[in-house]
Amino acid sequence: MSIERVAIIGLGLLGGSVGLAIAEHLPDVRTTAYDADPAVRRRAAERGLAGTVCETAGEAVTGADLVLFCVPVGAMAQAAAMIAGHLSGDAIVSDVGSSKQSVMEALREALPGRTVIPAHPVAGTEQSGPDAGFASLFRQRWCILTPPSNVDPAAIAELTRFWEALGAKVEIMDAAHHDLVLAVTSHIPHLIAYTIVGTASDLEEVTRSEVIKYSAGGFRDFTRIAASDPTMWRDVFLSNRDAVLEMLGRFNEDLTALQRAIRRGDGEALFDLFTRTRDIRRSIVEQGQDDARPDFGRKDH
Ligand SMILES: NC(=O)C1=CN([C@@H]2O[C@H](COP(=O)(O)OP(=O)(O)OC[C@H]3O[C@@H](n4cnc5c(N)ncnc54)[C@H](O)[C@@H]3O)[C@@H](O)[C@H]2O)C=CC1
Ligand SMILES: O=C(O)C(=O)Cc1ccc(O)cc1
Repeated sequence: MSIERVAIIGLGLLGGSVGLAIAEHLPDVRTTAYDADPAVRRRAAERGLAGTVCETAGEAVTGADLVLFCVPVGAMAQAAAMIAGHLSGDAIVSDVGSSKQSVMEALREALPGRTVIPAHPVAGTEQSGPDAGFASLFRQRWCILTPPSNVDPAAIAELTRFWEALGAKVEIMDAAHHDLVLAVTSHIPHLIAYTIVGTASDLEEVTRSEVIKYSAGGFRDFTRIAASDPTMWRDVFLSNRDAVLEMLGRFNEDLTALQRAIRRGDGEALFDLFTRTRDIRRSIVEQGQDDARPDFGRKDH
């Protein structure tokens, strides 16, 4: 089977970017789409995020070879239930959610016996909604597939080719492992950003206005991340609870060790850590994964 029709459920940053990327890279593939919000459907049609924006989810998935859920992870189960009676027998069901174990369970429960291959394109911005998407979002970015062990390898190969056509690099991973890795590389960094910006906003008024006035690079970077969508991130933390709590435990221990080093005037401990962390940054830049590269095609750069 080859993918000739893709149904996109959810037309925000991710769904819109998938639609635009398909139009650019796979012009022969037809796209149909649905969003629960009528205002989003209207705007998506105006921007041409999909070939046809449908009035129901059932209509959007009828005849589709691939159905991609691009909704907050807490809405996956409900979105999947809406299409259960309309899906073609051999359609591949996938998603773009930021956590994978709970999404895999939700999709498999709502769509028993279907080919479900959860996926996570590790590509995004702090923006959301139908105006946020852009065709180059996935270029040179990882897309992690977390197929259950009984899935037909031909379907995995098909989905791999689809994401590669949109410019992504594909990696296959166990869903539980994905959730642990992403807890430390994405979910906890967002939690830290929400915390530090929240701490600043709790300061008394004079200090808070100084924080805004003198915000240097570090704090400004945190405010960008802390502007990310509240619904999406609430769902990520609730759905990836165990992995986030595990990594947060380690983080708290390391933070306490740093606090102790500062209190004791242990400059060597601080210097050693800061040297190790600089090496990590250097290897990320060497591997070409630095977001700030000018050719990355991000709208906010
Ligand atoms: N924002 C980011 O940077 C990234 C997000 N993701 C994942 O992608 C998914 C979508 O995120 P965004 O596109 O950023 O969110 P978004 O907020 O821009 O778009 C989500 C859309 O889903 C719609 N929706 C909600 N419930 C629905 C339902 N039951 N049926 C149909 N439509 C429904 C909303 O109306 C909204 O338009 C999330 O699961 C998120 O974890 C993955 C990678 C990056
Ligand atoms: O904007 C940023 O810095 C991000 O980290 C974007 C992002 C958000 C969620 C994901 O699951 C993947 C990427």
